[in-house]
Amino acid sequence: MTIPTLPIIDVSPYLDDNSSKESRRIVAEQLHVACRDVGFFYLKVDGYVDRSESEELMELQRRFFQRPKEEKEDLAISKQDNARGYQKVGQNVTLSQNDHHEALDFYRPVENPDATKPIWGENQWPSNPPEYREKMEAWVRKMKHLGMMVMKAMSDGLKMTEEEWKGLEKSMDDSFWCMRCIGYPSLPGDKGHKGISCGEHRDYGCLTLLFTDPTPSALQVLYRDPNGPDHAAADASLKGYWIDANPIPGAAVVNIGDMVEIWTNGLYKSTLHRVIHRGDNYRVSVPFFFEPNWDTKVEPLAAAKRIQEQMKEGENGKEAAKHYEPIVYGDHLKRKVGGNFAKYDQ
Ligand SMILES: O=C(O)CCC(=O)C(=O)O
Ligand SMILES: [Fe+2]
Repeated sequence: MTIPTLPIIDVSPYLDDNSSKESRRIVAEQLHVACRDVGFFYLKVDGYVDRSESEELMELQRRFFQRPKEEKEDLAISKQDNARGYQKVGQNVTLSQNDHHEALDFYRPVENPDATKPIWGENQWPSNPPEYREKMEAWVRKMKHLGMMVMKAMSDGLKMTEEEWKGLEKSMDDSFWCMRCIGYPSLPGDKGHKGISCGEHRDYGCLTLLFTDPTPSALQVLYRDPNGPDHAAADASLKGYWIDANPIPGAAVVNIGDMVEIWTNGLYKSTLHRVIHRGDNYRVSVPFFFEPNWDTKVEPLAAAKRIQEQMKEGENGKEAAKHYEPIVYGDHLKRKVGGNFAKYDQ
């Protein structure tokens, strides 16, 4: 049996106003298959994101994480809303286990910030490197556009009407995005064989657009297969193969999150992944979470249900249908972020 690999999709027709309808149709179809079967894929973005740009992005994180401990802890999340800011190694918790990374998190700025309300405070920008804020804000603008274009391609893959797409677009046009800048020291123990860098989880929102440095064998994805040898830690019935999502130059690693699973009524699955960084280098990554608007009510879309009806008529409709309750994105995020952090006094 050959180990499966993640699909590679060149999204450039959706980033070029003059591209042909046919070139977009092909991308939309590839995206549909990738989201339905895997939930994770490589997105080729050469021409939209220059390689030097993503390298510079990683270099900025390295320079920040190399700053003195006190300087980093001056930006602690506890000084704001317990979400925006810096978390030291071990502070983030997944599946009741402390992750082995440090991180600097930013969210969409809000009107009338209030640090006593969850996720409603202000972003804490480092003053070193001096160009950090300006560069990262430019990255946010770029990723917001890319996220929207992937969602447009997804709507075409779901065969949504123009009117349906306009409705969906409106529910993400003020995305409550999140950008995590993560630094991973190698894991402790002999050859890094102790603990986990980032525990197994699904992402909360729509789409995660991930750029990393070239470190191989760190991010792993559970490629679903009922006969696979591996399984999820929290659910032994969820079987498959843990496969490496090694970085490819000129491509982002993209996965869909819980909101897309709800929107598509489970047709597309939010996929489990984890990070185990055993190499002896310091790894950096920047996942950008493209999300719905704060007050968007997310519920199954008619277009997804139409496809599922057709599948039922064919032979693929054997999987028991799960019922998805509507969720308001901001409420979902508050619940998720609230459960994430170890209780630390800083
Ligand atoms: O660092 C990575 O490669 C992935 C991190 C991740 O999955 C997350 O922050 O949600
Ligand atoms: Fe993730």
